[in-house]
Amino acid sequence: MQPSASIPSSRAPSPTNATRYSRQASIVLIGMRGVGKTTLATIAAKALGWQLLDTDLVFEQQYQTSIADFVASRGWDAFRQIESDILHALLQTHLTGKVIACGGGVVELERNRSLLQSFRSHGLVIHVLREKDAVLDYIRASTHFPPFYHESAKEAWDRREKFFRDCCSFEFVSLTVPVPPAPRDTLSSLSRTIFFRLLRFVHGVDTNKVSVGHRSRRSYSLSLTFDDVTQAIPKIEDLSLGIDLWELRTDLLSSLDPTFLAFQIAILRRHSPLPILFTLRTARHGGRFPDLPNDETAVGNLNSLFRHALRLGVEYIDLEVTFPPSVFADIVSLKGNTTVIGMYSDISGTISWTGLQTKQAYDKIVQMGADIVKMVNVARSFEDNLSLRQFVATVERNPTPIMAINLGPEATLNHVLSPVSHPLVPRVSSPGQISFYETQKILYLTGLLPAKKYYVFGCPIAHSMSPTLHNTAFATLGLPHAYELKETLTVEELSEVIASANFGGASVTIPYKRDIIPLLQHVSRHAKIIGAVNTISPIPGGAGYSGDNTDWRAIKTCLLRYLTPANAVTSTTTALVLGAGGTSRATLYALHQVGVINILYTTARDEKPRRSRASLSGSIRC
Ligand SMILES: Nc1ncnc2c1ncn2[C@@H]1O[C@H](COP(=O)(O)OP(=O)(O)O)[C@@H](O)[C@H]1O
Ligand SMILES: O=C(O)C1=C[C@@H](OP(=O)(O)O)[C@@H](O)[C@H](O)C1
Repeated sequence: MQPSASIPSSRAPSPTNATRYSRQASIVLIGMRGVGKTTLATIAAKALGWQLLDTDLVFEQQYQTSIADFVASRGWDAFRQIESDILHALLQTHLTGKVIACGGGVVELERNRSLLQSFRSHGLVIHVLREKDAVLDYIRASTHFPPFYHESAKEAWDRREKFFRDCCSFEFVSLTVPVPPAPRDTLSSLSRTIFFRLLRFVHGVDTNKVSVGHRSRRSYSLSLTFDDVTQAIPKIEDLSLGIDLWELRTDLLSSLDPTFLAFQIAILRRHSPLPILFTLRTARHGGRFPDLPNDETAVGNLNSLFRHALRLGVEYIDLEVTFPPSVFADIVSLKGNTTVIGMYSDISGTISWTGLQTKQAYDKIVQMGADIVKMVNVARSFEDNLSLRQFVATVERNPTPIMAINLGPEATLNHVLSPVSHPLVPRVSSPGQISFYETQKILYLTGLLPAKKYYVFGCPIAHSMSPTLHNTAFATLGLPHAYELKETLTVEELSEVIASANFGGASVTIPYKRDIIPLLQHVSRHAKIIGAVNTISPIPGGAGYSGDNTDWRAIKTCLLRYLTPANAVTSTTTALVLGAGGTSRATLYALHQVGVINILYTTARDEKPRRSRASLSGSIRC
């Protein structure tokens, strides 16, 4: 799948790990009647510029009759045979470049299930789900479906769910959008965005990973210790402050039923763009999942659970090193773009960080194919933290990142995905865990987080809300920084401020969005095209200053938020931009990004709006 203006990108950088699916491979959607296969297929086909094929439509075109009439006169068996031949032909002929929506009953025949299973070795088979009650209501209200055979729609749903799961490579929950039915191709920008997020992940276009490679940057995960993540949703904004990743502690959830898990992930995704870590903590490591008896059924169930996590497209999976080697190996071999964290822990606190056993455990996890090694011990004294640092120093230059954690009141702070807690979660996920706010305070007090000064540069700026916004954010996050107004009459006066040792960064506003550029050593691609910079920050390592433009992103986000099916951007959509300065240039760029091609702008001197011409370094023609 090509990145395109219609598929918004998520926050994190693209991956380095291997992608299992070619971006050209056809996408097949399966799932119960009415879940939204045709809706999503239409949206995906349009965005990808691919042809949409629908087994129901192919049938109706070939037989020139509705399925309901055909079934009424010739019966279900005759329909199923023809449907199977259609599926066979479509899957054989269209290996690439097509979106194929299947009828809800394709999984009824064993032959079709095998066809789908062999197709998924190279193409994508996505099982679409939606809230059962909403779909059953839709099926009951609809008159165009033939009746089910000896069973209710609900019974068919329950019977088929396992078949869909056995045949798919990924599972997508298209949560019901609470609006009156909209035309298919414009159902909701929300469903679209979340569906494309899965496709971008699968194709490796954007795997939404936390950047853990830079030693200068710490990252944090928050364990959602709720028994149902819906309880977290009203507090999600507070919970996500400072956080890079959600850890879903599935052992604490009220159920491990695959459909329940699929909805838990979907609900979290609808409310937050942060990546998700799927963790199942066993009792021996302080969790609620019972320690595994060594029998085949228990091992099989554990394996199925983690395979299901892969099917849901979670960005991270935590595997305990004490899991059966067959489970570890199976998940590593199927992981695609999911990152596997291999976890070794000793909550009894008998292991020494400097002992040979710890290094051997580390080497074993790397050998088993984990992408990140997580090692957990208990700090009995402050010296244990120094031993942890010593151990980390011996392995931190290795390509596999390490999360080394000491639990307990003497615990220290880790660089990679530090697990933190929050006053609003029901319980800490491990003893001695502190909040993100507290970690920042400790880092400051121990000299690891120097206080910086931030500014807004411009003139006149007395009215600016930026200091209030930023200082509130610093105070809420426990950061020691300060943000001030810096009103100057010339841009040259800013050089001195930028050069001071505690300069953390600045916002730039009128009249310096263009004039600041000569003071910078690097300017982002977007800012170059726009020809204006509104944010500057020091380049790590003292290599000068970098400029970016965030105005266009904010404007684009606002535009997308308020686009509805009724006012979608079309070739006749016209925008009027008031002004022609730095921010107006960012506005032109944002409008271009959302597909508006007719743009008028005015300047203070204009009597009537002018039509915008090729500008912005020649990249936009209006
Ligand atoms: N996420 C959703 N929220 C609300 N309504 C939806 C959603 N997805 C689909 N629908 C509606 O449900 C109905 C069935 O959708 P459709 O795509 O035809 O399902 P399928 O192809 O799986 O039978 C349509 O009226 C569609 O607009
Ligand atoms: O569930 C089923 O058995 C059927 C689902 C329908 O397709 P959709 O799922 O695309 O509505 C259609 O193939 C036919 O009415 C049979």
